[in-house]
Amino acid sequence: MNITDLYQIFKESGKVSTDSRKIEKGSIFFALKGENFNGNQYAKVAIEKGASYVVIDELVNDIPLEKMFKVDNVLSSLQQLAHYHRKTLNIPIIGITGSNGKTTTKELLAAVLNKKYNTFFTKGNLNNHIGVPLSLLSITKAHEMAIIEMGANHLGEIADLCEISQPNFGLITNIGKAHLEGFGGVKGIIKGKGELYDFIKNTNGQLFINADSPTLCQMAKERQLIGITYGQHAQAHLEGSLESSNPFITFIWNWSFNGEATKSEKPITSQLFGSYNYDNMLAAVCVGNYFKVNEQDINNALSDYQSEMNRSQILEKESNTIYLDAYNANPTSMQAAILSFNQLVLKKSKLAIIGDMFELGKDSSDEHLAILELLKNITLKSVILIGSNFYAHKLSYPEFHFYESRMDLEKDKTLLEIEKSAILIKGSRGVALEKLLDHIS
Ligand SMILES: CC(=O)N[C@H]1[C@@H](OP(=O)(O)OP(=O)(O)OC[C@H]2O[C@@H](n3ccc(=O)[nH]c3=O)[C@H](O)[C@@H]2O)O[C@H](CO)[C@@H](O)[C@@H]1O[C@H](C)C(=O)N[C@@H](C)C(=O)N[C@H](CCC(=O)N[C@@H](CCC[C@@H](N)C(=O)O)C(=O)O)C(=O)O
Ligand SMILES: Nc1ncnc2c1ncn2[C@@H]1O[C@H](COP(=O)(O)OP(=O)(O)OP(=O)(O)O)[C@@H](O)[C@H]1O
Ligand SMILES: C[C@@H](N)C(=O)N[C@H](C)C(=O)O
Repeated sequence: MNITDLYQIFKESGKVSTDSRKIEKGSIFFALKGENFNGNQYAKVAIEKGASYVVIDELVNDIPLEKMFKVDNVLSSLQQLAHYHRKTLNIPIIGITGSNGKTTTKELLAAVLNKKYNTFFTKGNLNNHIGVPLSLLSITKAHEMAIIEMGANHLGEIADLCEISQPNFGLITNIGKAHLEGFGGVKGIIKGKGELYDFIKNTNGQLFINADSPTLCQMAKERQLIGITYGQHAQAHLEGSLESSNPFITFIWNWSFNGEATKSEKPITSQLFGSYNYDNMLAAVCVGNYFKVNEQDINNALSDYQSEMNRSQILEKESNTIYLDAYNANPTSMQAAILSFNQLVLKKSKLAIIGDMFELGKDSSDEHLAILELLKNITLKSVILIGSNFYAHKLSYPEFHFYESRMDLEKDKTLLEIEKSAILIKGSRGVALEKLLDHIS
């Protein structure tokens, strides 16, 4: 059987599953191999739980032959099926990548576009070689648009994800120092993320460009790409003007493109803090205007949007206010978060709990040092650092409090003593700093 046959089965079923523990009746089970399990070993259970077919790449006993689809490689079959499905969809697909802000920008775009179109968008963070195919296969004939988030930690990955998902619109949120290890440095990141621009150029697609980012503008220029631009400083098709950001971002905007012009009638008061979220919102306003979502709908979508999953959340505890940004961290987003927090004018005294940044390879020590220097040059009341990467520099910064692990801080009870403060919490996923919330009043 080939991919066309598999697609016929998919058309009947409409659902795929990769986890025998969460089988939906009638779905096609793809037996992926992963770090911990070999999916082929769960094919039989998947059928018993109601999967209509299994796609396997190893011989499996006790499954009726007519329910078995044997392929050379299950993962590439999943990717081919997703590509095949995408080719049948005649809708705009917006591919989003970038070092920071992909998920937030994707969610903001979806909130805006859903006001006018039935828009599919990547769920959560399903943005890699498995997540992107699964996302594409969730797009149905009822969808009028789709937003596909693409993540990468090494070169070539975005090119592959573009080949699979064939976006006709592209947006890179920003270029920053995330996953430095896998990309081998900033040049590698520019090249890797630039694979989306390459794809858009080769397929005559359309780009949305952050005009405030010299790097992104240069990347577009090098490829002779003229996109639709957004920004607050540079002249752009969508121009934002910040009204306040203490802590929530309030702004107005002006759109001028192809002879049409619109502007926000009144300021958008968002529920997001951090200068970086202003960029993310401008991207959403730009895309919304391009697709002719009306002004009020755009503004309502953005004012109603609340972030979740430990990204840019403000939590009022009994005594303290938490600025929780503990979903992930890298030198760029760490610097942006610290500077934004530092700029807030608050009645409460300000304190930062900062965790290690991961996947930085040979740059790790220097990048942790740079953050310590940044913290030294601003005026927070107190700074707590967590993780062995920061701990390695303990002796040079006697003014800060260092803990080798999150558990060490939890045991110390110091957190329980913090009162009436505003606390920024930011660190990489592996440090899971949100777990500290239970220890802060
Ligand atoms: C394959 C899979 O989906 N695994 C998920 C699974 O892991 P688990 O340990 O249970 O299984 P294995 O991977 O070993 O198992 C293989 C398969 O066997 C199935 N199985 C197992 C037991 C059983 O009883 N029955 C079974 O059927 C199993 O379901 C597997 O299919 O669960 C974990 C916990 O939920 C998941 O974390 C794990 O997910 C993996 C990591 C994954 O890649 N998932 C994608 C769907 C995805 O998109 N995940 C995103 C995270 C993406 C990400 O990290 N993006 C990076 C950039 C991209 C880097 C890229 N190069 C990369 O390496 O990923 C970014 O910075 O944004 C997400 O989940 O959020
Ligand atoms: N435009 C931006 N520039 C810099 N940092 C940002 C930007 N947007 C968000 N961030 C920071 O990145 C964190 C994670 O945001 P988000 O999940 O949207 O990014 P992401 O690129 O999807 O991350 P991941 O690759 O891990 O999925 C936020 O909590 C914030 O600290
Ligand atoms: C969570 C994952 N997508 C990511 O961003 N990882 C970095 C290294 C982090 O956890 O900070």
